Parts: sequence; structure tokens; C-alpha cells
Amino acid sequence: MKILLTGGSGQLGYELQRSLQGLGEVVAPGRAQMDLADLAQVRAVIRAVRPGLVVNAAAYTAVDQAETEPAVARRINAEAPAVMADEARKLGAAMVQYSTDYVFDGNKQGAYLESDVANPVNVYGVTKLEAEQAVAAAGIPHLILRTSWMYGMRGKNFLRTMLEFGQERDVLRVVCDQHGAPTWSRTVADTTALLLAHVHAGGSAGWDAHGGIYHLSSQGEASWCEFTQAIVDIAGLECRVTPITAAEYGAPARRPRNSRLDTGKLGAICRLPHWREALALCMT
Ligand SMILES: NC(=O)C1=CN([C@@H]2O[C@H](COP(=O)(O)OP(=O)(O)OC[C@H]3O[C@@H](n4cnc5c(N)ncnc54)[C@H](OP(=O)(O)O)[C@@H]3O)[C@@H](O)[C@H]2O)C=CC1
Ligand SMILES: Cc1cn([C@H]2C[C@H](O)[C@@H](COP(=O)(O)OP(=O)(O)O[C@H]3O[C@@H](C)C(=O)[C@@H](O)[C@H]3O)O2)c(=O)[nH]c1=O
Repeated sequence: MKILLTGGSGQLGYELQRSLQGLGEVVAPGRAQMDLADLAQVRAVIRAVRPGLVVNAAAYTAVDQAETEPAVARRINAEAPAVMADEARKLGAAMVQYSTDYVFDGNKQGAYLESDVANPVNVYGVTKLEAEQAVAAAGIPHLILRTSWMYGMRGKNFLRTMLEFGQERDVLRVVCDQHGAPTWSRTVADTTALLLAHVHAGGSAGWDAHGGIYHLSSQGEASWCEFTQAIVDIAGLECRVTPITAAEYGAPARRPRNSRLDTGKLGAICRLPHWREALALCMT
């Protein structure tokens, strides 16, 4: 099977290039060959490659910046995936679309189920939800994998930001009133491959039985502040971590207070590590 992977230079895409190898031939055009802002080019590349599976790991992930350029964020996060899904339908191909805890408003008391109503509170979340809806409406075999607070040793992410700040500053002031599960990009990539293998093992009925939305994040929960303390401890940094509120931090985009995703549906198929276990492995 030919797999068209977008976002291969991102933190998740980098891991997927390795994790997807066993499932088929991975073709991963970069932005220069397939710019998601250019919808005609997106169509043309898919028609030329003729994949059996499209894995869309490209996205506009600058959450604060999206507030001031919603049209760009919508083009990349929602319109381009809609075009990919449309082309996948014409080819009889399947699609994997990544999504986020930020599709929820964070007002629920417990962890969010796949069936809970989404109600994003920022532009990034709105555009990611629009992508979910477009992929689901296309009537193609698909997986929508919602993950949260993703980090890794490559690309721009919270772990790397805190390692950098921790070397420069005596005190790290970090939000303590938002809770979620930090998730290693390698966990997301390896679990994607495992889930795809599980779907394919089901034969022609596999997509009907196992397709749809899954929550894919680490076990356990933390605030951003607790996540930072764990990073500082593992890295052996000297700096102090001070809890602050989201209001004190004053980011341009609102973020959900509760980002916890219930992973029971996926947990019945494979093991998801605790966030502390995965963080320690990633940082070794
Ligand atoms: N990061 C996180 O905490 C979370 C991410 N997600 C989702 O996971 C997926 C992967 O995210 P992540 O790996 O962190 O993203 P990154 O920001 O690390 O990488 C984004 C990727 O998208 C590519 N891209 C962006 N704009 C375009 C464009 N116009 N044309 C072509 N390619 C483009 C980038 O290419 P280039 O190198 O050229 O910029 C890069 O390869 C996304 O769907 C994201 O919404 C979900 C939950 C949490
Ligand atoms: C850098 C920094 C952030 N913060 C706060 C701001 C915010 O509430 C929280 C996270 O900040 P960041 O801007 O790094 O992370 P953010 O961009 O909100 O991360 C999100 O990215 C998108 C792509 C997702 O899909 C989400 O799952 C989530 O991972 O930490 C501090 O308190 N102190 C700091 O020094």
C-alpha cells in the first residue's frame, strides 16, 4: 500500500516516517512540493501519488498566532484536510486525521469521551473541529485521532521550550489551572501504526468495525506546572518552578481548563503509557 504522509518535518510526522514503514511505501512530500495553503496543489499531488492511505500530520499549530490569522489557520487545518478527504473518496483511499483536546471547552468535570460534544474556545480548536467534521462527512474509511499536549525531542514543543528556559532562567512561572496529559510524539506515531494494523487485520469489515474517533494520549494527568517540574527534575536543572494562573500568564488564546481525554476505547486495543514513564524514556 502507498501511504501519503503530510507534515513529515513536524514532531509527529518525523516519528510517523519510521512507525509507518512496516505498513507500506511512505511518500512524504514537504511544504515545497505540497503546500496545504494551495488547495489545487494538494489535489494535484494526491492525484499523482494515488495513495491507498492519506495520513495528515500537517497542521497550523501556533495556537496564539491563529487568533490573529484565522483565515490562514482555517485554510491549512480545515480546508486542506477537506480536500484530502474528497480526493481520498475519489481514489477509494482511507485517511488518518490528527486532532486535539482543544476541540473541547474544558468545562466537563471528568475526562472527555469520544462521544462528548465538542465546543472549542479558540481559533485553532475551531479549525481542527471543522477538519474532523469534513473528514467524517466525506464517507471514507477514516481514523480521527485526538491527542493532547504533544512533545518530543524535535521541533517546537513545550518540553523543548522548558529545557531552553530552564537553562536561561532562575524561575519558571507556569500555569497550574489547566490539566491534561502530556503525550510523547513517539507514542502517538507507534499507536497509529498499531491501530492501522488492527484495522487491516479486520479485513474489509475492519474500517466499519474500528474506524472513527479515538482519544490517544498518555495515562495520568498533570498541570503544565507539574509537567514542567517533572522536566526540570529529570534534566537536573537548578531553576525553581512557580505556579501561576492562566489569567496571570495572559496568553492571547483561551485554552481549556480541563484537557483530559478518556482513552478507554483505545486502551481496549493497546497499552498507553503513563505520561511520567513516557517523559522519562523520551528524555533518556
Ligand atoms: N503539538 C501538539 O501539542 C498537538 C498537536 N496535535 C495535532 O497533531 C498533528 C501534528 O502536530 P505537530 O507534529 O505537533 O505539528 P508541528 O507544528 O510539529 O509540525 C507541523 C507540520 O505541518 C507542516 N505544515 C504546516 N503548514 C503547512 C503548509 N502550509 N503546507 C505544508 N505543510 C505544512 C509543517 O511543515 P514545515 O516544517 O514546512 O513548517 C510541519 O511538518 C497536527 O494535526 C496537530 O494539530 C494534536 C494535539 C496536540
Ligand atoms: C511557555 C510558557 C507557557 N505557559 C503556559 C501557556 C499555556 O497555558 C500552556 C501551554 O503553552 P504552549 O503555548 O506552549 O502550548 P499550547 O500551544 O497551548 O499547546 C497546545 O498545542 C496545540 C497544538 C494542541 O493541540 C494542544 O494539545 C496543546 O499541546 O503553558 C506558561 O505558563 N509558562 C511558559 O513559560
